[in-house]
Amino acid sequence: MALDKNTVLAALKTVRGPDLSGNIVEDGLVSDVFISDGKVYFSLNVPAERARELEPMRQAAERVVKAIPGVKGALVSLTAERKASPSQPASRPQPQPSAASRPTKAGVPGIKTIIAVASGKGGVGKSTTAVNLALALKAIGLKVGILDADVYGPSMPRLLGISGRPEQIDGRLIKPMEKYGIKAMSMGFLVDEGTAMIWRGPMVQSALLQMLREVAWGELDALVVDMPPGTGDAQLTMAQQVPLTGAVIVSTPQDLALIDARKGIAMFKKVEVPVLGIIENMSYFIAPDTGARYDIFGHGGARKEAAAISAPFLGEVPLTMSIREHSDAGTPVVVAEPEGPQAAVYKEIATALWQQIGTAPGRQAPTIVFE
Ligand SMILES: Nc1ncnc2c1ncn2[C@@H]1O[C@H](COP(=O)(O)OP(=O)(O)OP(=O)(O)O)[C@@H](O)[C@H]1O
Repeated sequence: MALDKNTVLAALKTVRGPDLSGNIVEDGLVSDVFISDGKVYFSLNVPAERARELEPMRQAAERVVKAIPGVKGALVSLTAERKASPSQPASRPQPQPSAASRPTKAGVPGIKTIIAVASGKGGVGKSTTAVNLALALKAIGLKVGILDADVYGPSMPRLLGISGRPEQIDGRLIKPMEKYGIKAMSMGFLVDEGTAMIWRGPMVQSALLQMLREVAWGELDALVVDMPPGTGDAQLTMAQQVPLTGAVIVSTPQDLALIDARKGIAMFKKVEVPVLGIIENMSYFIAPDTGARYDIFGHGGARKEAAAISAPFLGEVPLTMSIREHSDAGTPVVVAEPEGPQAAVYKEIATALWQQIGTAPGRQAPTIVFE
């Protein structure tokens, strides 16, 4: 039987709706279904406030589709209903603090700039963006490190395909791991995957500061910090105690993610960390066989949001199977397909970001060397 939309919808009818009554097709949650080269793409439209709780439903939908004979892969994303939310007014643009008004924080010797990559909510592709951005900064000629500050759910070992433990040098400093020409440090290198870690605020703070200051990073032009999602202890520690050059906010185009992104931006502004820009991830969809572009996920929301809050817009990353598959395999797309269109997108974003850092108040323009 040929794989078509009806086959997919029939399989999806076996997935219960959010309140365990009916099914996701009849409840009207399933977007247009797109099939290309045996791979199936669609989104499930859910109320913004229930997105986190409905992640298992998304997984169930992905599972049943993957089980259909002939399906080579499935990419299912949750999208939030686009409705005006009067209870969540847009935050007012605030003036960027000047370098002079920022409190001085002890720098890290050898590290020229520290860039936090953050998102207001989980699952928007922050870690994927952080790792590809770090590799793209390397590709434009910079010395780069990446610090995985997500002590609750470290993802750098998987994303960079690194196993093993870092060595200690001089009995005090830890030597960072190295892969694809960038240095990397993550709590995931120090504890076994799956080890339950219960972190309280002060522990998070000291773990992060150790990973920053007690690691032999050497000379770096940029240290990219993959922040945990949200606006909790880790963000505050980083933002308050670490001399961040600035923050990059990753968001998907949907309202829900944008509302959360706004909270993240507000937090950085409150602690006087400049927002270097916004990246829209999963912005549009590229059909793998024809290369045609589809705006099925509400493309453009982050660009509008950036304009509304006077933050620079750094670029749009498409939703593609190759980004996900390479991430899962530990070979991020920027190194797996360095001449491909996705690597080009990340390199453009890296260049825009580096220019942005150069023009941030009180900073000297760094030079970019193209290899
Ligand atoms: N542009 C993209 N195209 C396709 N898949 C993507 C893209 N960006 C991220 N993904 C996939 O989406 C999933 C979530 O990405 P990722 O782990 O980077 O998100 P996150 O925001 O860091 O999540 P968490 O909150 O769990 O740390 C992963 O399976 C990843 O491979």
